[in-house]
Amino acid sequence: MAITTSQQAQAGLAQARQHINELDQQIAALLAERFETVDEIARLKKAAQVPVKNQAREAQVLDQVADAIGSDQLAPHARKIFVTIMAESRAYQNQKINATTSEEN
Ligand SMILES: C=C(O[C@@H]1C=C(C(=O)O)C=C[C@H]1O)C(=O)O
Repeated sequence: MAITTSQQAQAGLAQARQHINELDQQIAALLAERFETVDEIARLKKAAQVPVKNQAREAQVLDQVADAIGSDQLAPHARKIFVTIMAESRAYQNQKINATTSEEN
């Protein structure tokens, strides 16, 4: 195995962080798209008078994500991230629903 000098390690670190920056841009764009879709769901739930929280659906999302990550080691980390994403999704929906309700009154 080749020896990695401190200088090579520093260069590798900078390059890996650049890659992380690019991935974070993509993740942020996908999160924005997810929140846009959640906004539409909030509108439909309000019209259908359906509660924001759906435990069965959240369990399904977590199972799908754990499956999609394709690694038993990464699955629990992905699950935790999506627990937070869905908590924020509910907070966003409640904010939207309350805002539209107070606008109507
Ligand atoms: C978006 C929804 O509302 C809530 C948030 C979810 C999500 O962010 O994936 C899933 C279930 C609900 O608790 C939904 O019902 O689909």
